[in-house]
Amino acid sequence: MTDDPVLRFDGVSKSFGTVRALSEVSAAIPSGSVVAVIGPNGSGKTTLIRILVGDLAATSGAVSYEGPDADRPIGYLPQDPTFRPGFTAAETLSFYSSLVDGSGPEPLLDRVGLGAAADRNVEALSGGMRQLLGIAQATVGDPPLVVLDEPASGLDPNMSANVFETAAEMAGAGTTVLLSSHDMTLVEETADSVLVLARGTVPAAGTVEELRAAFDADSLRGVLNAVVEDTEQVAVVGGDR
Ligand SMILES: Nc1ncnc2c1ncn2[C@@H]1O[C@H](COP(=O)(O)OP(=O)(O)OP(=O)(O)O)[C@@H](O)[C@H]1O
Repeated sequence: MTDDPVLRFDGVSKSFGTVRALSEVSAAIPSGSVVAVIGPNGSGKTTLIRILVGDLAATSGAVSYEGPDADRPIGYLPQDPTFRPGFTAAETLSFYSSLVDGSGPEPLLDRVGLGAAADRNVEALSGGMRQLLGIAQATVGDPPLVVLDEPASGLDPNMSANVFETAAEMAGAGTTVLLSSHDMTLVEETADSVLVLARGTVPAAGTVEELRAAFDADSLRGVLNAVVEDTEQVAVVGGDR
């Protein structure tokens, strides 16, 4: 991990009609680290991620990529990855590779434990296996920043742990991994830093130790509960809903 950010959010806000999904979010993502975005359902995690990968335009504010030059600066696993039917897992990755660096699919499949399913059609993969293929797709071309929206969703406990271990290994090799998750135990074990989202704002951010100390909590779940309680308190005081 270095102090140089790979990405910055500067006052990012997003509204969908009358729903304000994000309000003035500012943050810097340090390179070579695992950064977790946590928060209750509907707090704005996917919206923030979609804006940072360029899938959605912010209503106001800016996101700037400040990492190294690369053919593919940011790799992305969407919340519901879809693949072209009729292709095998290996062909799917070869297709994405052909758009970037033309490397073979085998190391990508092995990294996520899908080597044995290389020749299986994507529509014959289980939900969890499709999720793993999506993670492999996000790492095609070795982008300096890999963004994974709920990568452990649909995976069994061993595979979830495997995905977080892979994220940590990638960060150890210099890749920045930004992921959202509801698995507080795995985030606590793996993340170098955490952004807590609540009602479209980032009321707390830091290392797990910093957050536990700041909220006098003995776990990340305790931190999240305290943050959400505080945010709801403000909402009631402000009469915002
Ligand atoms: N395309 C959209 N149109 C209208 N409202 C939207 C749209 N996308 C998101 N929202 C709203 O923005 C808010 C934030 O949603 P978002 O999906 O970013 O939350 P999240 O933290 O990722 O939730 P979850 O943990 O359930 O995946 C919610 O109120 C949601 O209903």
